[in-house]
Amino acid sequence: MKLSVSNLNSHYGPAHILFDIGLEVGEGEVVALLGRNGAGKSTTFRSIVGLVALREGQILFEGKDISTAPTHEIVRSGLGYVPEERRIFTDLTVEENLEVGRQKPRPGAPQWTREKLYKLFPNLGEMKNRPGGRMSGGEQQMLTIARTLMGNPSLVLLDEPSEGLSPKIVEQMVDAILTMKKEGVSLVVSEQNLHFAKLISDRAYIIERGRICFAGTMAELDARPDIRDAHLSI
Ligand SMILES: Nc1ncnc2c1ncn2[C@@H]1O[C@H](COP(=O)(O)OP(=O)(O)OP(=O)(O)O)[C@@H](O)[C@H]1O
Repeated sequence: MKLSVSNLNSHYGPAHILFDIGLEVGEGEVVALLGRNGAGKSTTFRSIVGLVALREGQILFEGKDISTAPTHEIVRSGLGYVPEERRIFTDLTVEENLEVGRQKPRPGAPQWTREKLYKLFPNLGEMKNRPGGRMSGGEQQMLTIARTLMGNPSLVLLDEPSEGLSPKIVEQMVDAILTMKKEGVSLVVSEQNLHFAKLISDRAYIIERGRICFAGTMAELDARPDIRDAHLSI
């Protein structure tokens, strides 16, 4: 198992947000974490990478217990995280933003170069010298993902990659995610957009009010419109 989360409970101050979350990601799998606004998707990701101070439970990454490890150590061990808000450096160019993300090649994980990333995101290749602040939201989203890949992660947590993107950019995002998978990156993708999730994922979990209420293949989810209607806004 690439990533295995069990009995994860997280709190923001006095507020109990996540309840006994369990999820697993196999080698090379793309898993969707579906749920409405405020269901707990971002908090799950933030907990996995150690950004929520009050968390309990077990998180194994490549068999290693990272439940209490600090964020920088988790990221350096090959677990990439792309937050929902695009944190690019607006004064730095595309190329410079990518360099910021560079880490050493990692045995067992695909290795990325700028050239390879420009193939993955052709838009970025066409604006190598453009400052990040002068890019569209979709382009910034791609740059954030590309910068994370410069760290040669073996697994990436992608928080709502399709949010706010035009249909054309969404198509490119689907292609990019499928290419990442083909290269051997495992992914957990949080989404509210079921259509997008179906195009990229092998399996899905649905989270509602901090609890996992469905786990299964995309085909199993397709066969349960009642679950879809109860827990997702489509
Ligand atoms: N820093 C915080 N302090 C207190 N409560 C928070 C904080 N961040 C999120 N929450 C609460 O935790 C719950 C889960 O939020 P979370 O952001 O994980 O949901 P989400 O599924 O990612 O939704 P979204 O798509 O809106 O990000 C919500 O009720 C939210 O109000």
